[in-house]
Amino acid sequence: MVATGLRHAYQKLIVLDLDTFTVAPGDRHAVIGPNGAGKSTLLNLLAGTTRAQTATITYNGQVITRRSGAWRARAGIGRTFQHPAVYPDVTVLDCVRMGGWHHRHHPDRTPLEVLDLVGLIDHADHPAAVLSHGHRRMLDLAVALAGQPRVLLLDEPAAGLTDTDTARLLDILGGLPSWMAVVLVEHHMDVVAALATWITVLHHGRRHTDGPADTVRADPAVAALYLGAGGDDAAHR
Ligand SMILES: Nc1ncnc2c1ncn2[C@@H]1O[C@H](COP(=O)(O)OP(=O)(O)OP(=O)(O)O)[C@@H](O)[C@H]1O
Repeated sequence: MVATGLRHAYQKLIVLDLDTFTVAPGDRHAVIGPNGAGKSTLLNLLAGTTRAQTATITYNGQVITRRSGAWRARAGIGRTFQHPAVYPDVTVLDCVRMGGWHHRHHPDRTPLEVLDLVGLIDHADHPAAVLSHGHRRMLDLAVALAGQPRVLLLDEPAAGLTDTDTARLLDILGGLPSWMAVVLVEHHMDVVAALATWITVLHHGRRHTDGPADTVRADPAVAALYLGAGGDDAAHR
């Protein structure tokens, strides 16, 4: 997946300005940065949730810039949301079935197996609305995994999780197939450290730094960026 000309503005406020962002099989690419840096905007443009203003996005050699999020999900670009929404009356199991409906004849995992993986098997028949915040997040991940994505875009998957759920999340993400590409937007640096091999740091919508994860995490300029940002953001580190 190659995105070029990723410039995005709300009114006159430019919130993202990247020349290019590429996603290749096997990537474990974290995108970090202070609040408002443009991380979710980037993910939303790649996922098709936000319509591109200037970007050109290709996937498997095909231009998909005008393709909807649903089309991209069917094509193998899965995502989770910073604020997962659920259909309140739909059961947890049916949510996962919907996530994988286009693979229903040859799924890698059945919906029940996906629910077992994310620790929600005991909630299969419950309406999604009764799930706790952390369990909604795990359901969101289950829905994305049920679609058997080749590119998985994760928007703060560890936000608000208990330590137990975070450990489970790390197990799940660590066990994803090596050919799958993962782009991870995350504030929890322990999760980034456990998963990412490459980090891009965004600041005011621009690329502040990028490089191998160990190098970027040790970069004093990156630490200073967060200290400068202060607030809740810095508290996660
Ligand atoms: N729908 C919108 N309308 C107007 N401004 C928006 C909208 N969505 C995002 N923004 C603004 O765009 C900027 C980038 O937001 P974005 O959510 O991409 O940042 P982020 O890096 O994901 O932040 P956070 O870590 O807080 O989630 C912010 O200043 C935000 O207020």
